[in-house]
Amino acid sequence: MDINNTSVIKDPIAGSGLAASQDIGIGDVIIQLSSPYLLVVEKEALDKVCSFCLIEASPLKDAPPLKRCSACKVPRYCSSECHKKDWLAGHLKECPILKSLPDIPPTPVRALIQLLLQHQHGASLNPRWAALESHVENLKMNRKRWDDIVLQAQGAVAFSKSPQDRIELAIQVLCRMITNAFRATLADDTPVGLCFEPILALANHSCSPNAVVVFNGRSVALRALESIGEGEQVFISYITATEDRTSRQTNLKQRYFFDCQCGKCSKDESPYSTFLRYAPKAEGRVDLLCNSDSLTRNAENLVSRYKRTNVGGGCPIDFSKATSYLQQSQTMNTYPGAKTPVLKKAACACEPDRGEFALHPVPKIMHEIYLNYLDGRDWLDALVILLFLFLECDVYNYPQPHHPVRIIRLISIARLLKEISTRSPLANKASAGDAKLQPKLHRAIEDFDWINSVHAIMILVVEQAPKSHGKDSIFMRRVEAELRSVEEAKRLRREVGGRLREWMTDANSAEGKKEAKTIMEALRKLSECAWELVTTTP
Ligand SMILES: C[S@@+](CC[C@H](N)C(=O)[O-])C[C@H]1O[C@@H](n2cnc3c(N)ncnc32)[C@H](O)[C@@H]1O
Repeated sequence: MDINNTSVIKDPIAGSGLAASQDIGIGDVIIQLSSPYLLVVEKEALDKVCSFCLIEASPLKDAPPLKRCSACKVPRYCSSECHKKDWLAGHLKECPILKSLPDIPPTPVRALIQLLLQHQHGASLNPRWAALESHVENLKMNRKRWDDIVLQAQGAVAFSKSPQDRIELAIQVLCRMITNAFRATLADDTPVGLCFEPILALANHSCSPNAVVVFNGRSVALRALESIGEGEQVFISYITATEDRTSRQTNLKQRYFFDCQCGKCSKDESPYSTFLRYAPKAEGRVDLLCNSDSLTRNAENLVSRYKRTNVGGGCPIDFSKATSYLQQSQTMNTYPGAKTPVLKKAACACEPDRGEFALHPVPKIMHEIYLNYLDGRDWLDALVILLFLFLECDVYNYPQPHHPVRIIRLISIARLLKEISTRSPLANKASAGDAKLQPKLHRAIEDFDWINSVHAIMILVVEQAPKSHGKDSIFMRRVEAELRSVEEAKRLRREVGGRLREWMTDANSAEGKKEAKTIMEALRKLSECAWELVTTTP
């Protein structure tokens, strides 16, 4: 069922915007649309998701594959029902065009073709999105970009066999898409397509947003990250939260043509100050892993040091060396593992002794190192870095415990723990067995309880996911199934499993809480090995 708890307002700086039309609680749906106005699956994702419902194809060998449209061979569907719905929603007109083309057009052109084929307003804009910001004049100022826009519009008009006088209209539509469309994603944030939805497009940006857009298959929702009072403006973030002010401002200016004046930008707030402004409170079981009191104490210490050393303004740490190593790694055209030494140099240049790990570019460097370990199937090292990213970076950059980014990170932690539980933890590790090289890590994994850790983390995900993804979402069904499978795998370890199950039913059960606390403590110890890992191995 579609929901809209907003009304359109005029913001003195940002133009139109959305405000809550009633009080909205943390994690509640602000807007929910079962089928956005336009959804186009991008070329790279056509094999991965159904082109209508956007549900991922099962990776299992005996699962039925997605079936291509037999005429144009472009979209793939999970069922004949989805094929039929997509046909009626517009593929009927698009199919013969795609069939006649030698290749699949770029996603924005394909989206534009679909809009032109549906267009029933002659040479004028569709009134549903005519008032949206288009930035035509700003876009015109960049000659190369403008030439590209005109070329794409001409292509879409020709392919859709629209009358030649529709080129101006096509340009206007494309400019609106550039400013207002966003990427459609799977529940784990993997991008799969382009979404253009005039209602959601009205949400303005803040670098410390109070709402977030989350997909559930084809359905899309705007969910509250914080409680939002009636009349208060709803903000989402258009960019990555972990970037520093300079890169945030540059990206927003280049793509959206505005200077961000949000609280975080105007005061050049560090993530630690933003975190304190959010005033974190103990929220459920997840507080055993990332305790709000100790996070607050750490943030207060770092902020006061930041104030003392930040005499001339700007960031007190010189990240220029780290940034140049990071850039060097990005230009290396080699297999990913070969980048690890350069990325480690970048990490070492980040003044790790200061402990300000949430500051850009530390999260980016550590994320790249994590991806390289994953690529090398080095599960243990990948897990250590992932825990570090969660406990030292995410908790400050995404201060809400139910933020979708944090929930996705938690589920990745659980999956890695599960992977390791099926083998010896040191299998595939380059420095396996070398206790001298990484004594801390070797101590941390000595009595580590892998499978019960998976269970404990899954309990946290199940607790928070109704607020991040919705209690009836596909994501929620999947994590509940994963939790059941872990519980079954644990039959041999009844005692601990039983106590964790108690903790799941009653967050205050003394025995259960004690068990969970031991597990969370061990996970934190693993995370503390990240720096040893980065600095001691080549
Ligand atoms: C997706 S639209 C949002 C709706 C838009 N305000 C409108 O009137 O159509 C994005 C555009 O809104 C404006 N905008 C969004 N957030 C802003 C902010 N925090 N400050 C200034 N302008 C903003 C910019 O012009 C940006 O390109």
